Amino acid sequence: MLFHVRMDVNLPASMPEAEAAALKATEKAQSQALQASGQWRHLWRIAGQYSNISLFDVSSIDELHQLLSQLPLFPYMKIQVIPLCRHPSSIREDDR
Ligand SMILES: O=C(O)CC1=CCC(=O)O1
Repeated sequence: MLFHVRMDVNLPASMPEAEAAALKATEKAQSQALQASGQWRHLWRIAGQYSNISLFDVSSIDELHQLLSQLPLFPYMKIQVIPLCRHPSSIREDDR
């Protein structure tokens, strides 16, 4: 199942820089492991914003929730999820 996910990150201004840097480093490692596994298929920065657009390929909405809620930045993100299904005119075999 494919899901389009938008994540808007909002770290509190009061968070010490070292704590923020550690959270970002752990988030990066976790996201790269999920990208390598194929569950996090694409990751793009939204230009000019501390936000990303991602494409997840998971077997259920529960798996997606589990995965997103375990991200280190989860407590500091607003997350929007759009479920995707195959478009009948798509020529891409992996669009499902
Ligand atoms: O920087 C972001 O958009 C949040 C994030 C998701 C994966 C990652 O490494 O950072």
